[in-house]
Amino acid sequence: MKKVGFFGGKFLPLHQGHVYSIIKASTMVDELYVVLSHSEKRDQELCAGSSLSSIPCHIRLRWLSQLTKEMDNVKVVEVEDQEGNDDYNWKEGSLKIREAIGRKIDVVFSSEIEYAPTFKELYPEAKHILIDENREQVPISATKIREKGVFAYWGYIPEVAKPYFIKKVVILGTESCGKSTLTRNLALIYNTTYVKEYGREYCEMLGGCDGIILEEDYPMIAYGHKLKEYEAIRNANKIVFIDTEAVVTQFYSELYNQKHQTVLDEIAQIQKYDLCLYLEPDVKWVDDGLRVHGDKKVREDNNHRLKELLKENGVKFVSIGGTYQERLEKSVELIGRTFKEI
Ligand SMILES: NC(=O)c1ccc[n+]([C@@H]2O[C@H](COP(=O)([O-])OP(=O)(O)OC[C@H]3O[C@@H](n4cnc5c(N)ncnc54)[C@H](O)[C@@H]3O)[C@@H](O)[C@H]2O)c1
Repeated sequence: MKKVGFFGGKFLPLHQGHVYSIIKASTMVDELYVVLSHSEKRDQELCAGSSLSSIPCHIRLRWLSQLTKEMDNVKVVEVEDQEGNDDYNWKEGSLKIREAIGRKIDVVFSSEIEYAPTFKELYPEAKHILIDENREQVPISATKIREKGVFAYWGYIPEVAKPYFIKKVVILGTESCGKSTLTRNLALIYNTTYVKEYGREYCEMLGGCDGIILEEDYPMIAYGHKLKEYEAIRNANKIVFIDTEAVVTQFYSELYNQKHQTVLDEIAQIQKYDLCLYLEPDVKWVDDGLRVHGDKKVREDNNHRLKELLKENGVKFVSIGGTYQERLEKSVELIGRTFKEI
């Protein structure tokens, strides 16, 4: 007979202590069920007034699934209830857990000795096995993380969960306003990753842009850019810097091909950034071989149209002008003010 066990929790948020317990438990039974217990009300209560906003259950489920995807004897299930933190009904919870597992339960894992009497009553047929009761292996708790925020305990946040918390800063603007340099410099200052403007790489690959770029190139630029963002976010250290996004791609589609594309609007609608820095074109225009809009009036018109497009898409941005030095200082100051916890 196969030995079946489960490890339950709220995973609000998932941390390395949970990871250790899940892995250890998986070596002690033939089949391990990781049970995510969630309740909108309880999760909101636990996070209220803390440094962590409540995390949707599907995100926590995604982390657990990703974490255990190569553990053949581990299955992730979820059970929902409507209770708050103080009136959680363990008995009803156990019935739901039994139903979700659908097998005889031989072992209940946890790291809490206080759960022993409850588990004895609810799962009389099962053994309660404690894993790292004193939290010596991984000295952390979800309560501590909620108190001080994930960035205070970044080393305890599993790689599968980190992307959810990464702060995304996008740098916007028209040609030759210092975006790529500022993006790279900020990434170096904050010791993290960044995303180059993929549209630029794409045009370099074409050998130019004006007159040869096709309508169908733009969605590829926008998707290609998103894939690069995804990569950079996966490898980022708390914050990531991104040079341009889908609204800027729309702007170029209008500029070079006189075409407003619905697909780019749709991409713009699903992207979410935590801070948008807009660089004004008040630094010298530099001809880099790809740029064609250096005339003062054209620069002003383009700047006006890009801002209009951003507003049409509901993008809120902070405008930054002045010398290169002032742009860097203002950006660093804004980032510090916006993300105090980093
Ligand atoms: N009704 C039931 O029968 C039943 C059974 C088990 C769990 N649950 C649900 O799960 C919750 C219990 O878990 P929790 O509130 O402790 O959730 P949690 O997400 O904080 O922790 C989940 C588990 O990880 C263990 N853990 C935490 N930090 C650890 C560390 N540093 N090292 C090793 N292990 C660590 C905890 O002891 C717990 O067993 C309950 O509130 C309930 O919602 C219900």
